Amino acid sequence: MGESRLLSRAEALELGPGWRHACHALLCAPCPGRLFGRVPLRHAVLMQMRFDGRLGFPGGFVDPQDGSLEAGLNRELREELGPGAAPLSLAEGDYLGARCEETPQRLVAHFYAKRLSLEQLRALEAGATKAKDHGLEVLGLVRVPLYTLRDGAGGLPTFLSNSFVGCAREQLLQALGALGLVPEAELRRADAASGNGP
Ligand SMILES: O=c1[nH]cnc2c1ncn2[C@H]1C[C@H](O)[C@@H](COP(=O)(O)OP(=O)(O)O)O1
Repeated sequence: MGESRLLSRAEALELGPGWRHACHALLCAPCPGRLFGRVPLRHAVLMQMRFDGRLGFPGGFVDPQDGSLEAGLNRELREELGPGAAPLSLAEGDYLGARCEETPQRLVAHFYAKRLSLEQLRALEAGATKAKDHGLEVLGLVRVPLYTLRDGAGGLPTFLSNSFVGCAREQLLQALGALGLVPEAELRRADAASGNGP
């Protein structure tokens, strides 16, 4: 993705009719386990492998008949994660920010985050194969490794070297920092070590 501009929800909604709005969400839960009995997992953070081979967050375009950004997001979450997403009901309070890019597509990407219990997150993972879009637009959920292994590359840096859709990589880094899921200094090191920065 090229240069994107950060906006508040209100600013994004004032952009006018030429813009399409899409909403995506990071869902996470505290995860007390240790990889190999040694490396703290910290949190379970969900992303998905998409039909186009890129990584992104669950969500999608808001339709005019949705009525609100959040109604569109919750509809998309049910389509992509299955009926288990219905009780999540993301709201304006879960809003993290918007990014827009002055490309011919004129997309505003709204981003949300919600903390779940590990039980809720595991139930979502288990039910996701029953979703309408499973095996079609969504090939599977993945957890983001939040640690960096001793070699300085394995874990988050290597994950960040994948191909991400739109501004999903920037959204991931923003949320991991804002929610305090990974210390900022470690995030910056992982970003630089990935060799896939802006
Ligand atoms: O995770 C994402 N973060 C930012 N932008 C994203 C993300 N996933 C897709 N996109 C972009 C790509 C498209 O321009 C729109 C909508 O895509 P998608 O989610 O595939 O929409 P539908 O499910 O087809 O409604 O956002």
